[in-house]
Amino acid sequence: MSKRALSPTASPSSKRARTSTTFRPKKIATAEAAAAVDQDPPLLKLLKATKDAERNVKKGDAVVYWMRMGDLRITDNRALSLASAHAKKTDIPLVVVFILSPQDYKAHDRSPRRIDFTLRNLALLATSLGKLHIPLHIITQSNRRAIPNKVISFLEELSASAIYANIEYEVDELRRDTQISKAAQAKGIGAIFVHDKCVVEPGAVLTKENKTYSVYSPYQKAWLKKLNANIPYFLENCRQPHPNSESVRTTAKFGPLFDSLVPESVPGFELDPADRAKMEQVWPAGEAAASEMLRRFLRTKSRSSQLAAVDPLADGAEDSAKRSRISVYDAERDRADKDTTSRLSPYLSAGVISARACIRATMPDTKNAKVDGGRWIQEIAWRDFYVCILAGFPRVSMGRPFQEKYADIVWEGPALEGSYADELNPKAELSLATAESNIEKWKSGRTGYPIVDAGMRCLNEMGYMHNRLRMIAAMFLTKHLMIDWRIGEKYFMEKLIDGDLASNDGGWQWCASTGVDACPYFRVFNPYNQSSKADPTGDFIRHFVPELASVRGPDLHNPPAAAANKLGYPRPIVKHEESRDRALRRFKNVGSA
Ligand SMILES: Cc1cc2nc3c(=O)[nH]c(=O)nc-3n(C[C@H](O)[C@H](O)[C@H](O)COP(=O)(O)OP(=O)(O)OC[C@H]3O[C@@H](n4cnc5c(N)ncnc54)[C@H](O)[C@@H]3O)c2cc1C
Repeated sequence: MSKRALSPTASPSSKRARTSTTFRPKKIATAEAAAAVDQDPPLLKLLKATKDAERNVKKGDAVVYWMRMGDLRITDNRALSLASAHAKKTDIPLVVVFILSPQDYKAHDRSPRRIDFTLRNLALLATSLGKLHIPLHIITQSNRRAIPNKVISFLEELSASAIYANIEYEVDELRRDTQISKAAQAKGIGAIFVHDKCVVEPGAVLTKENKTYSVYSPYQKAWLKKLNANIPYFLENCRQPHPNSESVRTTAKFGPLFDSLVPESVPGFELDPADRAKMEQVWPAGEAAASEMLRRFLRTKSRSSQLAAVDPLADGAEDSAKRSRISVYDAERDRADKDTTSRLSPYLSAGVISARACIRATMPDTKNAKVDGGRWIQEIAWRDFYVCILAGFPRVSMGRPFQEKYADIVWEGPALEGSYADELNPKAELSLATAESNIEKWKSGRTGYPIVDAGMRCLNEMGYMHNRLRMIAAMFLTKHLMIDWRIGEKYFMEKLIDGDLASNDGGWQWCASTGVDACPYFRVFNPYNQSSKADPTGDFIRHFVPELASVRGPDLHNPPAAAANKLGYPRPIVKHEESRDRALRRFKNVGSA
C-alpha cells in the first residue's frame, strides 16, 4: 500500500505560498565569481570537511541516512548501506529522512514531473522501509537556507550519533553539506558524505597533470582502465540495510516518525491529473520497474510500438540474444522510431537504479570478468564525465559557458535573469517580439522542421526525448534561431522527467559549442539530413506531428509548401543555410552580430 498524504496545497500556509512565488534565485554568476569557484571547488571543501568525520563521534540513540532526489532506492545504495552498518554495529535504530525543498526545486528549474516521480518513488520506499521497521521521515522546508539548522536540530532531537548521505555535486548543495558537516562535527555528530552517483567518482580519474579531463575520449579510456583495475570497489553491490527491531515502532522517540506521510504533490510543482496518470503509465515508479526495464534492454528486441508515451513494461517484448536492444545498440541507437535505447535515464537521474547495477548487469557472471567498454557502457561513461565536469569546473552550474571566450556571443532574444542586462542585446537583429515568438514556436513544436517539432512535442507529452532528438532540438535553438542555450537548458529542465544538471548542461553546451569537448561551432546540423537518419521509417514524426500523418517518403522530412499549407503544418521559420551562416559569423566574431 502506498503511503501518501493529501497535497499540502489543501491548506498552504500563507508564508509557504509567498515564499514560492517571490523566491528568485540568481541564475548567472559573473565571470570572476565563476573563476574563483573553479579555483577552489566546493567538492574538495566538502571532502576536506568530512575527512575525519567518523573520529570523535559520540555514542547516540540513532543513525540517520539522508536520502536525496538522486538516490531513491534501497538496493545498492552506498550511504544507506554504510549508515545501516553503523546502526547495526552500535545496536541503535536507523532512521531515513527526506527533505522536500521547493526553493531548491525552483533554483534548479525542476520539472513537476520529476517532483511527482520523486514522490511516487518515495511512497514505495516508505512501504519497503516500513517492512524493515525503518521510518522514512519527510520534512518540508520552505526556506532552503535554513536546511542546515533544520538538519542539525533533527539530529539533536534524535540524539543521533551520525548522519550519512550520498554526495550531490551541485555548488549550492556541496556548500550546504560542508556547513552541515562542520556544525555536526562541532556537536560530536559524524557527518559522512560518500560518492555514489557515478561508477567512477569525480577525482578518481585525472590527467597526467592531476587535472579534471576536459576531453571525453582520453577520459573514457582512463575511466575504463581505472574501473577494470578495481572492480570490487567501483562495482561493489552495497549491502541491503538491516531491519530495525520491531520495538522501535512503539518508542516515544521513533514511533511518531513512522506516521510521516509522503505528500501527493509539492506546492508550485503540481501535475494536472491527466498528466500525472500518463507519467505513472510511461514511467512506472520503483526499483522493480527499473530492474525490469534494464532486463528488457539487455534481453529483448526493440519495438516500434514503444516509440511514444506508452507503458514500457507492456507485454509483447520478444527475447533475443542476437537482436536484443543492447546487442544492436551501436548500429541503432540514433533511431527514434523505436525503443532502441534503454530509457533508463529517469531511473538513473533519480537513483532508482544505480549506475553500478547497470554495468554489472552487462558483465558475464565470472569471477574475473571485465567491463567491455562497449557503446552502451560508453554512454554511462558520458554521464560520469559530465558529473566530473560539474565537480571539477563548477562554473558550468553557475550559468557560465565552459569556454569563457564565448560568453559574449550575440544571441537573439531576451536577456536572462541575473545576466548582462534586462533589455534585449542591442546587437541582436530581431525584435524581442520576433525572437520570443520563435522561442514559443520551438517550445510548442511549430518550427516547420518536422523532426524538431516531433522531438519537442514528444518532450512536452512524455517528459523525455531521445538523445539524438535532444541534440537536433538544442542545436536548432542555439544555431538556427541563435537563442541563448540557457533558455533551452531551462526549458528542458522544466519539462524533463530525467532532468539532471550535469547531463543537461553538458548536452546543451555541447550543442551550443560553448561547452567542454563541444561540437565545433561550424558543424551546424542540417535538420533535414538528421531527420531521415533519426526517423528512417517516419513513424516517429507521423505519430507526434499528426498534421503530417498522411505524408509518406522524403516529403515527410521536408514537406513541400503546397502540401504543408494544405495540411495546416507551418512553413520553416528560418532557412537552414542562412541561419548556419549567421551562427558561423557570430562564433567567428564573438561580440559582433
Ligand atoms: C541537450 C541535451 C540535454 C540532455 N539532458 C539530459 C538530462 O537532463 N538528463 C539526462 O539523464 N540526460 C540528458 N541528456 C543525455 C541523453 O540525451 C539522455 O541521457 C538519454 O537520451 C537518455 O535515454 P536512455 O536512458 O534511453 O539512454 P541510453 O542510450 O540507454 O544510455 C544509457 C544511459 O547513459 C546515460 N547517457 C546516455 N547518453 C548520455 C549523454 N549524451 N550524456 C550524459 N549521459 C548520457 C544516461 O544516464 C542514459 O540513461 C541530454 C542530452 C542532450 C543532447
